[in-house]
Amino acid sequence: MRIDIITIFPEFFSVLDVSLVGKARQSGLIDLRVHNLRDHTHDRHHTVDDTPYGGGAGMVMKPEPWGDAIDAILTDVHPLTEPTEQTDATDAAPLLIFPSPAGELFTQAMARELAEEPNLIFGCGRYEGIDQRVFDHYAEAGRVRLVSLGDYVLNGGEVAVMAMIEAVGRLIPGVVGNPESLVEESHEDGLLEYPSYTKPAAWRGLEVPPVLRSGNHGAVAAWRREQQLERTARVRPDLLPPAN
Ligand SMILES: Nc1cc(-c2ccc3ccn(Cc4ccccn4)c3c2)[nH]n1
Repeated sequence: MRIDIITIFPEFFSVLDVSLVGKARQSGLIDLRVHNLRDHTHDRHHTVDDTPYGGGAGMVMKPEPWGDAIDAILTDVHPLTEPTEQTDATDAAPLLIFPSPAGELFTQAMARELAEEPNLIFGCGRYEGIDQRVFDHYAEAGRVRLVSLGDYVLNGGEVAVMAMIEAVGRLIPGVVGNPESLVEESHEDGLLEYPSYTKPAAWRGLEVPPVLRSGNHGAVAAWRREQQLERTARVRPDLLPPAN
């Protein structure tokens, strides 16, 4: 998978040189490139923002630098073409993803969808956001998704993109050493994960649930499922499957 990130803070993503994503980059599983939006400005001050039409507080990111930056990546990856019935995922237009408070909620299901894409382009907005015409222009020719991490407001898209790259990257085959560990975790089966324990058997007067030390795999599986359902009902009832 190739991942391109456009940001005015490229140094923000230097942390992606380490940990799992860093190893995946070194092994070639992920080809990650970070682009400085200011490299696509043409004035002395490398201006990327201006005052909002219609008034209001704050500044809006100008469309021209975004257009130049995205076009440069698309030309490098491949031109935006409307995927036709002849093309498959390998030929589909790169997916453009913009974090936004007004976006669709990012979920594990979306992470799984994105992990199937050959090319992802993440656009990190700042200020009060990006001129709407950037989204409209590329939505005409290709695929654009505005994505929110949750119902709270960040100062820009970088933290959201970091989270999405981690959530997507770990689903790419070969990135996580033991793919088994991806199966039984929160949200993978739609429920929150069960509580985990390791040695010692007793710690500060707290015992590991005896069933987990019983060696009875059926009883352990049943206990874990019950814990998932109880924890989900208590903490995230919205995730419970509808009662049939
Ligand atoms: N789940 C999310 C996503 C964001 C997000 C994503 C991108 C940008 C670019 C700028 N801002 C600041 C800002 C503040 C106020 C209204 C609009 N935007 C962003 C915030 N916040 N929360």
